[in-house]
Amino acid sequence: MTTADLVRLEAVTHQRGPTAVLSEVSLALPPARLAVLAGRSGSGKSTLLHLVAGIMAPTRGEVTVADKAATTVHDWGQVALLPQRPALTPELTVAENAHLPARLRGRDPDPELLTRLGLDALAARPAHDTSLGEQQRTALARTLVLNPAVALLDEPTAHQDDEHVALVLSALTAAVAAGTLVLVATHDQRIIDLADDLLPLRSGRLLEQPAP
Ligand SMILES: Nc1ncnc2c1ncn2[C@@H]1O[C@H](COP(=O)(O)OP(=O)(O)OP(=O)(O)O)[C@@H](O)[C@H]1O
Repeated sequence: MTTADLVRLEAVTHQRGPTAVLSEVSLALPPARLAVLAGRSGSGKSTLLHLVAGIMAPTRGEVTVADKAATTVHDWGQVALLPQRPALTPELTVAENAHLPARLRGRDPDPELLTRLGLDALAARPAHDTSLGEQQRTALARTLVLNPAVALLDEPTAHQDDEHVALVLSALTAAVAAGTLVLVATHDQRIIDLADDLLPLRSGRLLEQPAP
C-alpha cells in the first residue's frame, strides 16, 4: 500500500446474521483507475460497494476513503454511489435528478453530461415516465456530476442495450481520465475487459490482489 491509495480495505469481514458475506478482504486502490469487482451473484460485490460508500460499517476490519473511515465520509464529491436500483426522485425531471448534487452546491453541471449518456431528448421528462435503462443512465449522470474522487457503480450496464452500453463505457473511461477511482461491480465482460484492476470475488473472498 502507498499513501496515494484512496480506498483501502484492511482485513474486512462482514456478517449478515451468522453468515460471513465478506471474509478477510484487503485491497488498496489509487485514484484514476477502473477497478472491477467480478463474481457470481451473491459473492458480496454490492456489500463491498456499500461498505466503501459508508452505508454500513464492517463487522471486522477497516474501510477507509482518503484515510478516513468510510462511514464518516458524507460528501457526494468525495464518494458517489450508483445503486443497483436507480432510486431517482420520480417527480423531478431527468435533468433535475442528474444535476441535483451540483445544484445543491450552487454549481453549474457539465452541459455535456446528459448528451454523453444519450439523455438529451429526455432531459425535461419526469423520471417516472422513463424506462429503467434511462433511469439507470440518469442515476449514473447524478453519480458523476460532481466528478467524485470515488464513483461506486453497481451493475451500471444491467439495463442497457449494446448502443447504450457503449455510452456507459465511454462515461466510465472519461471519469477515470478525469482522475476518478471508478469501482464497478459487474458480470459484464465488456467492462471487465477495460479494467485496470480486476478484483475477482468468490463467496466473499478476494481471489487476487490488484497489481501494485
Ligand atoms: N440484508 C441481508 N440479510 C442477509 N443476507 C444478506 C442481506 N443482504 C445480502 N445478503 C446476502 O449477502 C450475500 C452477498 O450479497 P451481495 O448483494 O453483496 O452479492 P452480489 O455479489 O452483489 O450479488 P448480485 O450480483 O446478485 O447483485 C448474498 O448471499 C446475499 O443473500
